[in-house]
Amino acid sequence: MSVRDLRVRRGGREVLRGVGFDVPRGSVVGLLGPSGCGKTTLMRALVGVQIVESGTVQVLGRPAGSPELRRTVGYATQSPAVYLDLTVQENLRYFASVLGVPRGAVRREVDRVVDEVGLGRHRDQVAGTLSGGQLSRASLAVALLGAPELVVLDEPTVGLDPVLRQELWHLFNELASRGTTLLVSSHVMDEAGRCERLLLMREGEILADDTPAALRARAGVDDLEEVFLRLIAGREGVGSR
Ligand SMILES: Nc1ncnc2c1ncn2[C@@H]1O[C@H](COP(=O)(O)OP(=O)(O)OP(=O)(O)O)[C@@H](O)[C@H]1O
Repeated sequence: MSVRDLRVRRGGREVLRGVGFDVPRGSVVGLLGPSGCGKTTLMRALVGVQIVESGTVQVLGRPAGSPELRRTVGYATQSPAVYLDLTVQENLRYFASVLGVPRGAVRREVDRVVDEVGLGRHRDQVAGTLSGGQLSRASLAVALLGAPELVVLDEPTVGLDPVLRQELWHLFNELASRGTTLLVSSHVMDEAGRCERLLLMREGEILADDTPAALRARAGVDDLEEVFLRLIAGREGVGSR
């Protein structure tokens, strides 16, 4: 994935101001930054649902939003995107058919993603009766249908307890080890340390793009929360790229 000089305006304001970075295949990249800095807008541009003013966004070698990418890019938004009056399983069957998963493979595919997100016991439960964390895992399961090559996840662990968060990060790393690329936004700093690379945004710009270890070294502190506070405050003299 490569992004060059990406500019996006929303509501008359420039919310992405010349963003550029590369994400290698088969890695987990964390996207971090204060509320309103443009993380969701950037993710929308990557999956091709955001009108951009200028710049280029290449995903798996094609322009973002290309029809060929429909089945190879999975996206889970912050708000759950499942039908509340259908069960978990019915939702997944429906989205599998929309994605063009062959009929004979739907059951296997649904079983796989239900297991991956740990919703086995809730597969026959109507989505509207799931807890918040279960609902967001149901959305995550939809994003994983069809084994996409790129998975873009907007705060997938919000509302989850530490055990579930750990399990999901384990899953993300396992998917990456099988060659999937994951871009995951988060507010939780202990999650940032689990990523291979981190993109730190502030006010529509990329402030830092590096490994957690390099960022710790640059800021001169171990605690990632403190690293980010220092970088965001500009006390380390780190300019945008
Ligand atoms: N439709 C819109 N019209 C006007 N401004 C918008 C619109 N959508 C988003 N914005 C503004 O664009 C900026 C970036 O929003 P975005 O949702 O990308 O931020 P974010 O980093 O994902 O925030 P959070 O972490 O709070 O979800 C914000 O200042 C937001 O208010």
